[in-house]
Amino acid sequence: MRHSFNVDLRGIVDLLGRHLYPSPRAYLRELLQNAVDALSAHRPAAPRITIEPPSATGDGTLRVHDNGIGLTEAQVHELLATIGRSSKRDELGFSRQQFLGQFGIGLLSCFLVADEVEVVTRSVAGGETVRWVGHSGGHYTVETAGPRPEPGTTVTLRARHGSEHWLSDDTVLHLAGHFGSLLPYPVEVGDRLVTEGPPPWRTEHADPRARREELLRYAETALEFRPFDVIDLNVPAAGLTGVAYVLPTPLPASARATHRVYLKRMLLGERVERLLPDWAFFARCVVDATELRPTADREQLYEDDLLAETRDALGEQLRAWLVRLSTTAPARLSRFLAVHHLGVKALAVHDTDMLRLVDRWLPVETGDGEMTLAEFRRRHGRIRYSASVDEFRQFAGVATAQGVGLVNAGYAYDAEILNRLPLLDPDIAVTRLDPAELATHMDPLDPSAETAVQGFLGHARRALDRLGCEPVLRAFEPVTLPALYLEGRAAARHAERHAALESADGAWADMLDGLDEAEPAGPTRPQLILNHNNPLVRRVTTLADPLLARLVVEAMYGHALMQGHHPMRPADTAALNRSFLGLVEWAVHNVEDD
Ligand SMILES: Nc1ncnc2c1ncn2[C@@H]1O[C@H](COP(=O)(O)OP(=O)(O)OP(=O)(O)O)[C@@H](O)[C@H]1O
Repeated sequence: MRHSFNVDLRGIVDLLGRHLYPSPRAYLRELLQNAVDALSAHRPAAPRITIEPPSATGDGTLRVHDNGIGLTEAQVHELLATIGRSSKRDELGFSRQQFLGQFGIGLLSCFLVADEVEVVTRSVAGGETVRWVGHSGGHYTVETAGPRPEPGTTVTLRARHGSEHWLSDDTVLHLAGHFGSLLPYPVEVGDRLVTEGPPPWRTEHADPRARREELLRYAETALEFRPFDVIDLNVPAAGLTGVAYVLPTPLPASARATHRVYLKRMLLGERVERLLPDWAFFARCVVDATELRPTADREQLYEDDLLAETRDALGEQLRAWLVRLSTTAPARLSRFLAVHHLGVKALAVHDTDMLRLVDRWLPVETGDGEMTLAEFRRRHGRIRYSASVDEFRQFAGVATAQGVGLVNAGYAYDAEILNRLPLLDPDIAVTRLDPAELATHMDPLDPSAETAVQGFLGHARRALDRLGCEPVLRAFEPVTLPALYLEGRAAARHAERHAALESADGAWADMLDGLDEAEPAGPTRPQLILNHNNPLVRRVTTLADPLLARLVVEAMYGHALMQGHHPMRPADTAALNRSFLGLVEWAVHNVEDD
């Protein structure tokens, strides 16, 4: 035997209110949506939707009239008696294109604010005027009513106790304007027209400048900012038209780009996400689409293939705008990049046109000052970069003094972008700076000086050996720098492996031991490069007292470590303490002797 479910309406309404609709205000959108659909199904000569707020009805109720298609008595029984029944789907259950509704639950949302909902309707197909009254308790009545002068429908809500404010004149006027200002049929609340005609990007203008000015003004009133620029959007597959406004200031990193989206000219939401690709966080869109689908709560766009295609197409249109800007208005592009470089850099990681744009127009920090990558390439013919801001600060001056061009690639996407530059210029070599390499650009001492410092180098080697470091004497710029601590990548890798081997045992240690081939080339110990051009270092190399020489070397080692922001191991701190106290003692001792 077949039975039908009995549904407890209060439970369903509670579910809608708590989990589906973020606010009871959805009721007015659903009523507007039904009225629009009724007009789209019939299209009378003078379509209109009239909302009578409580001040007009005089009895505290809210009434929504439309002169749309209306319902016959049979349809009332069929459609309004069954939750989930909708006239807006085809035989296969797909939503039909011209309608906003599809789920067959919209009318239920009225019970979020009302205990009683009355529908008085007369169909264009003829028949009598029918009155359906639904109660939140779960029952309804249907009867014939006095004849309506013309086909259409009037929905009357009597506010639930405590929900009166949702039906008040002010709230209704606000909500009708909020959701319905762009609707294709005139909507009046009392005697106030809330519809504003076609979307601003679809109004005709003989003069493109006047159109642009109007669109900018729209952003100022509707979005509350004066955009940097406005870009027309058009995706026929989604029936989408609209505009993207370029933000005049960067979004905070934590903020998500959101957009104002209309579906068939009914507001879906002002904070709709995922309309644009992630990289396009510099734009805020206002669009209307006929083919995109809403989520069930009608607050966001439903993620499907069409939305993904639309996102790609919109991304392409923003990208084309950027390319256009670079060829027609480079000064404006520079201003844009100063604000939104992060988005463009993110794009350049995958897109060769954007890479070209970044190369030509985006200034980067280099050892020679700020300049574009194109300019830097012209000067140096090859690119070395530091992968962290700290490393760049530490080596930029020294590198430049040795004629080594260094780019700061310490910020997001920098290194990826640099490594893609050979796509634009196959002759360019891009390498990450290996600090050890800097020493190879420094001049060795001439043979007589080399011989003269051998004694001192012996002392220095003994002092630094237990710290795992190698002293080297070179003549380099700037003369003011006495010593430079360089830990090349081979040395860093060596130290890591050594530490790993110490703490590993058995098979794991054997495995680590077998990884020798992967070691980068270069010295396997960090180096303390002492600058023979520096007058103090020169005097130090002539010290006769081995103890004093070792104290000085340890002091220079500690100082160089600190200057380079290198971490200090316990042995380093001990060496620094020892040298400091030793030098103080030596100084005091000498003063006493005097
Ligand atoms: N103003 C109206 N004029 C004519 N028919 C209406 C009107 N309001 C509701 N209906 C009929 O009642 C049915 C159910 O309405 P309801 O709002 O519950 O669902 P829906 O609009 O079909 O879908 P959704 O849940 O997406 O809003 C509609 O499919 C429509 O046939």
